[in-house]
Amino acid sequence: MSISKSQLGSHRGLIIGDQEIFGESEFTVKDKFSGEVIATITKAGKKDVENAVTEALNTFHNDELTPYQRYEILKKAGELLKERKEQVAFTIAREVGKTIKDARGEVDRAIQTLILSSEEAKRIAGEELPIAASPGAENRVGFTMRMPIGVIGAITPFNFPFNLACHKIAPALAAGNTVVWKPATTTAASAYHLIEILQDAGLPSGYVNLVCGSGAQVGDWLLQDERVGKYTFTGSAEVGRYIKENSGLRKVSLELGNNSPNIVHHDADLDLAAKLCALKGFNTSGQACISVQRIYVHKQAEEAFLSKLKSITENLKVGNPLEEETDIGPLISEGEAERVINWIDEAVSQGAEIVTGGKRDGAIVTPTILKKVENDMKVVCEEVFGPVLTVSTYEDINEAIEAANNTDYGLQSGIFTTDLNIAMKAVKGFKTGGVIVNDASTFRADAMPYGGIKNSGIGREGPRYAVEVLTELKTVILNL
Ligand SMILES: NC(=O)c1ccc[n+]([C@@H]2O[C@H](COP(=O)([O-])OP(=O)(O)OC[C@H]3O[C@@H](n4cnc5c(N)ncnc54)[C@H](O)[C@@H]3O)[C@@H](O)[C@H]2O)c1
Ligand SMILES: O=C[C@H](O)CS(=O)(=O)O
Repeated sequence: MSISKSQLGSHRGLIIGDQEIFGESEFTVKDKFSGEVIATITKAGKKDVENAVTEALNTFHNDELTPYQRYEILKKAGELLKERKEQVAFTIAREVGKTIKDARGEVDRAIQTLILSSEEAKRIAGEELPIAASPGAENRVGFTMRMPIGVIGAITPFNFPFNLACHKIAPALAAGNTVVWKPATTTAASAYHLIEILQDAGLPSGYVNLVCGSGAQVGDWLLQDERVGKYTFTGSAEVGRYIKENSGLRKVSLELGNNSPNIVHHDADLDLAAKLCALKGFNTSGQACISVQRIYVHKQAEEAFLSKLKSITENLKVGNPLEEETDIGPLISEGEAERVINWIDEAVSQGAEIVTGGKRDGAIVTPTILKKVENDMKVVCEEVFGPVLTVSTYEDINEAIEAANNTDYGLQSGIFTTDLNIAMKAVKGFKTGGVIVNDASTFRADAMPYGGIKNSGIGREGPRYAVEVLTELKTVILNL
């Protein structure tokens, strides 16, 4: 690769092979707090997407990287990211509108994702098959091999633009694939940091190709190209469904939305529960797919829990994401903030009560707690993707688990309790891909298997698990 170093604020092109391709049609990425343009990026045309896939396919066919080289490159990328942490966090904070503290946290996690993926490059292996006792299997030895798929189409969302891209690209490379990546347009600036880090870490050109532009066009062109062997998508359930329906017999991994339930039992450490529900529910202004959204608190603990939750929430500092003390910044757009406020207002008109928050200033929504909510209110049954917590009460734990499961989503859930039996009842009862005990549903360590059931998706991420779904199992039988 011989791509010039990015100076955000300047024009950037598409990254196809060793070229940075500029075109006439462009879009801008803005600072979500100040509105300042931080990057102007070329929009890919259909031909560009085709060329990117061709480049990725040719690179795959001529792949010259050994697993050990992939390990070295990804490890080096993790080290370079550590050195460039502040610069990358600054771009993420501005393009998403998340606080600089949260952006640094995202970079720390991305370092882990790159390093974990580098380790996986050394471990890709099949297994010996126990076929000896099968009729006709005399003198045969069977084993499996894990083969790369080819070109992976990676489509990523706006909210964790850097780490979620690392979760797709790094395991795909570790497994020997090549990638065509389409990031979300609103947060496409940080993509250039990742491209440059991979380049500086020694990744040859053609392994990761970047095509930018709208999902409806660029994403769809990528979807239509049958040379792409697999799509790995993170985003909304609506687009996930579209991708599944339009990818034919090709494979897909889908990481989709959630309206995460969290149960607070009467025996829980209420200080811990209130703190984690507030901090993790409002992190990135609630724009995380595992953000605490629906809280079910035992009737006996309602008053104490709500008062702690309210007090922590009202102490959060809302404002400029680049200031160190800020806890909550704007949503991704004013339109999204309006939608969130409309949902709050609608819930109130249906009988909900605002405990705190419920105000909007431009793209900022004040952290909001609602009580007296019903399951058919949008703030409960849909994914809010904003800084809104709903609090309902229960008297019987079975009732709480049933209410928590009364949703089309199933990504992660949380329970706070000091009773091991209650915890295990919830672990078994929650219909979600992951259950977090004595932490909020928002907990994610990048090494763990992560993904949902029901409308929350198909497949698991976390480098070790992503490598499994980014490879094909080949069965080999030797007749000796
Ligand atoms: N489960 C997870 O790991 C996870 C992580 C982050 C976000 N999310 C979910 O993502 C959503 C928010 O992110 P978003 O608004 O960026 O999601 P989105 O679905 O609107 O967009 C995600 C990506 O898909 C692209 N896209 C849109 N239409 C497309 C099409 N027709 N064909 C191909 N690509 C298309 C977009 O341009 C973007 O790059 C929320 O629902 C959130 O829960 C899930
Ligand atoms: O938005 C959903 C993300 O998966 C949350 S996280 O970045 O993985 O914690």
